[in-house]
Amino acid sequence: MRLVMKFGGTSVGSADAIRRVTEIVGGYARDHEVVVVVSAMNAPDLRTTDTLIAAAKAAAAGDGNATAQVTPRLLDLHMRVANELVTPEERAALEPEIRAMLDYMSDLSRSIAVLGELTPRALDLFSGLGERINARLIAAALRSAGIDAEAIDATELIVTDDRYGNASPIEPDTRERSRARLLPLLAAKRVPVVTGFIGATRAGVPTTLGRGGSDYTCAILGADLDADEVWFWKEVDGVLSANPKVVPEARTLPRLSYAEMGEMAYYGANVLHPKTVQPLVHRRIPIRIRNTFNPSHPGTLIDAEGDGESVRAITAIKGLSLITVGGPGMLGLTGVAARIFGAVARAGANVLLISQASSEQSVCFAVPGDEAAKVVNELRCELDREFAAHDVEHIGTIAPVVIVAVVGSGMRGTPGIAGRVFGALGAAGVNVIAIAQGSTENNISLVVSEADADKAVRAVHGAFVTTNGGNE
Ligand SMILES: Nc1ncnc2c1ncn2[C@@H]1O[C@H](COP(=O)(O)OP(=O)(O)O)[C@@H](O)[C@H]1O
Ligand SMILES: N[C@@H](CC(=O)OP(=O)(O)O)C(=O)O
Repeated sequence: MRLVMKFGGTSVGSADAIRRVTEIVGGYARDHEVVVVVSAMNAPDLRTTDTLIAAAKAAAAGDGNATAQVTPRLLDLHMRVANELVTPEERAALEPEIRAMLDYMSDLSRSIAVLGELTPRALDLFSGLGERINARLIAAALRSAGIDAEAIDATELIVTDDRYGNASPIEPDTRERSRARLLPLLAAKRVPVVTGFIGATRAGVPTTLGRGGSDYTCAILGADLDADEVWFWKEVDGVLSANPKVVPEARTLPRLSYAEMGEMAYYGANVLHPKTVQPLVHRRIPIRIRNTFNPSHPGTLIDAEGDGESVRAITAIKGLSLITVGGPGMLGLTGVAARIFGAVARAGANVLLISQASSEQSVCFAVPGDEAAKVVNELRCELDREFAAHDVEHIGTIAPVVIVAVVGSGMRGTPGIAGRVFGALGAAGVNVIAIAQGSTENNISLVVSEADADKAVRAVHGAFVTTNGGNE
């Protein structure tokens, strides 16, 4: 079997975690072709990517020594693991490599401080460094455990556009490059250890795929290498019926369809990056989510069929603003919706939910909180005439709000789901500000105030998901 598997930041967050990774990879590499994708280390006291980004921003704010405090900590974090898991010979080669990467970061930060400006392109050089260091460390740890492994920067494999900070892969270039570079290694029974999160433009300038993008890297490589399965090793027993940090009794969902997983990821179940399912769907490659710290647990299988249960999971997207546009003259005002969303598009905002009262007197929609002010400005310009004529009387913002989504393909055609959702929320004293149901009927989304978010998720979860197995 050809397996492409990714280990997230927590799964590589300590020497103990990385030892587990070497055991898991070693176990599968005996009988299978294995490609490993790794994120940057997320140690409990040092989250590498966050730290790198904060240092870059401090440099841009004029702090020429912004990296001076973090480079020794990052070196120490990685070398402590190396001291436990890497042979002295390997360590002697690894340490100068890590030092050179950190020195490069210090030089870069001094230039940024002089310029007083941090472009998205420069930020990508910083933020991807954790993956570069970690791929080398983990490849060295694997070799030290007797597994033939080679660290590879995904800048060699994943060709992207130049939307720095949120780049997209370009095909067929990525497919050609990854196959040319990785298939010979697999044929030689060597395990490639590839950096998640990063890519490079056709001209070779490093990019990143967006925060949490290592999942996406793994999916892209899984599709391009025609993997038999793609696995994501996490700190949880698969995809659960809610975020276990909010609902401790949440249970593992043994099987989901691609559509359900896509919907859950989009609506904030950040167990998987929202773009991850995309490359794997049309090749119908099965996905498994498994627990690095509990590897005997079967986790979740995601494939084309799923198992068609009704309500599967409750998710939440935080940090949003709800924008409302209303007034007596909105009734029957031709083309007003197109104009409103034209203005939103000009503001470059991403709309996560839309709801219109059937009286047509108001429209409301949710956007990320940091995009709301720009949207309101654009709307005021666009609807200037209607304001003057009192057709539109208010353009308002309610913030911070969250979208709580109830996801499950079996909801289609099942009566009474909405009633139970609202019953549970009413009993918990949660005020629902707006609602929307996708026409696929795969989800019902509700907007509630951020202060009510966790209470709302727990209430709806309690109404549908039993702790001793199946959903109702
Ligand atoms: N429905 C859900 N099922 C499982 N995990 C969830 C869900 N919603 C949110 N999460 C969170 O997603 C995280 C996924 O695991 P993690 O190991 O952090 O992933 P990675 O490091 O690969 O990004 C968990 O910490 C968990 O709290
Ligand atoms: N390290 C990157 C990419 C990533 O996907 O990380 P993780 O697998 O730990 O979510 C980030 O923090 O955004």
